[in-house]
Amino acid sequence: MSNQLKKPVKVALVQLASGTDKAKNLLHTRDRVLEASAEGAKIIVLPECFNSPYGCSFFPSYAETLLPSPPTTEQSPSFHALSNLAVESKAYLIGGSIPELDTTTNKYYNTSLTFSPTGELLATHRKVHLFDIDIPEKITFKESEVLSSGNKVTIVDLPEYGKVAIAICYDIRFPELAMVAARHGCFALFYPGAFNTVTGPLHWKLLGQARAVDNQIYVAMCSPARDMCAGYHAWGHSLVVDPMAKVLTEAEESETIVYAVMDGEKIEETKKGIPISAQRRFDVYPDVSKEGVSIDKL
Ligand SMILES: NC(=O)CCC(=O)C(=O)O
Repeated sequence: MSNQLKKPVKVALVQLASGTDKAKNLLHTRDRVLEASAEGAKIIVLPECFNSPYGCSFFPSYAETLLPSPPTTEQSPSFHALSNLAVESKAYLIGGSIPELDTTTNKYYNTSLTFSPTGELLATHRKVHLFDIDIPEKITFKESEVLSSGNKVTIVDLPEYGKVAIAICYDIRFPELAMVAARHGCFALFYPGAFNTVTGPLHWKLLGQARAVDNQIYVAMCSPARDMCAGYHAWGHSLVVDPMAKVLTEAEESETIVYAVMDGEKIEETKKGIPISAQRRFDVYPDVSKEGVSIDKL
């Protein structure tokens, strides 16, 4: 299946600085998204936990209820803010993520919502791989103490451009998920994320380039800005990588917006020059995109 991008598209990654006041964060998000839209961005991306601090102790108190959809404004102010902002900005808005409480099961999720320029909800991705790591004396984090995991690969069709996949942060460490999305025709993988200052320097860019070179498509990773007063120090460095694994743009750690143009010709040129799609040996190893894959594809 081809990874078709129908026409070039300008993408903006909004590396937001958010605080503890959700209402304030939502207003600030609006300013920055409208700024990206004024610069001509047609796909705008926000970071993981874009309107709250990131941390297990914060998930329950910031959680919103998304089901049944659409939720009321009381159940999910972020849903409505993002939907309205997609309309105002006339762009596809990949709304980072928010903590979600599913009241039917009483389970919490780390959930990303994507809206069309008409404000329609196109996709919901619940983080599939929870961030549970323990590097002694450096960082211990256990999302699974509070959160439950999602159970599908999320592929969204953006009618003017083509298909993209949405996943969240730690999901990028799992090449299978990216491979499944790429083999279902996505031209880009979008990861709202919040790496940290221990793993970020070694792995953030490397993983972005790895997923791009594995799949010969674009990868975009959008982080919160670093806040040294917060309990969790995000790595920042939001970036876009092209299908040859070249970093097209990369932020530092403070609040900013970075832009890149994704172009279908670059995907085709890369695939033509290094034709790995036609050289795979499914007689030697299995095609992970074929069997028992759980996909949400609109
Ligand atoms: N929020 C996350 O999933 C963080 C992932 C991370 O930092 C990593 O090293 O992986």
